[in-house]
Amino acid sequence: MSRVLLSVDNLHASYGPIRALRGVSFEVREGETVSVIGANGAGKTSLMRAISGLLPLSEGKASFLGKDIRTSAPHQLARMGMLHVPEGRGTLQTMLVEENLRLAWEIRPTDRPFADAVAEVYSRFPRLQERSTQLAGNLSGGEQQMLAVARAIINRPQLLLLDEPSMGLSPRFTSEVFRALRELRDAGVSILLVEQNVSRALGLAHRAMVLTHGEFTLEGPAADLAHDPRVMASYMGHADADAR
Ligand SMILES: Nc1ncnc2c1ncn2[C@@H]1O[C@H](COP(=O)(O)OP(=O)(O)OP(=O)(O)O)[C@@H](O)[C@H]1O
Repeated sequence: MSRVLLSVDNLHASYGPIRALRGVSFEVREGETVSVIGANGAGKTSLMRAISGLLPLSEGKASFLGKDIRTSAPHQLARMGMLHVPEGRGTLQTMLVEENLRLAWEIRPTDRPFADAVAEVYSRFPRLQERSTQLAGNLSGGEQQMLAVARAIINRPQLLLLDEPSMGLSPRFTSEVFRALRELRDAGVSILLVEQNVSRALGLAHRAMVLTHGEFTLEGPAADLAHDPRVMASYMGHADADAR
């Protein structure tokens, strides 16, 4: 079996009285793509934020390559190879596309020159090369999502955390972003994806979990869940009755 990159054990997190995560446990191994699906408010973004150290844990533990995330700043985790593409994309709107890529490259010092790293990124996203001297803020929604993913992959991360990459995108742009994610998956990059678009998320992943009110109510191979009627039921609020 391949080695464990991310280990999450009994994670709890709250916003004051609101319990967003209630005892979530799972692992992501090298080379795996794992999707977390769930309705609005299920806790998907909170899970990503907790794993990348942006939301304090009230209980439980998460570690990346054996290092406890509670004792690591988000930029340290990024340097170790865990990159988070947040919901809403997080690109620097008033900087050029290529400046966005250069700043991302500078986060994780490696021997690879920027010219080589950016050429690899442009080969995956030719559209970004065409737009390299434009302000990121002037890109379309799909292009901004591509730039956000490009910023995350420029240093060949070991684990990519992706929060709702299809959010706000037209079907055409969603397809383009998912085509790029398939290529990354096939190149062996490990991906943890949270996504409301069930068919896209299950089409990409090896394994998936359904998050309902901060707990996993269903998990298994993505190909099996794609045909499981309990997945859709969980989106309609019937998960507790149907999935256990
Ligand atoms: N900053 C916040 N302050 C208070 N409550 C919050 C905050 N962010 C999220 N919540 C609450 O925590 C719960 C989980 O929210 P979260 O955003 O993680 O869900 P989600 O599955 O990502 O939803 P969506 O798909 O709508 O983004 C919800 O009840 C939400 O209202």
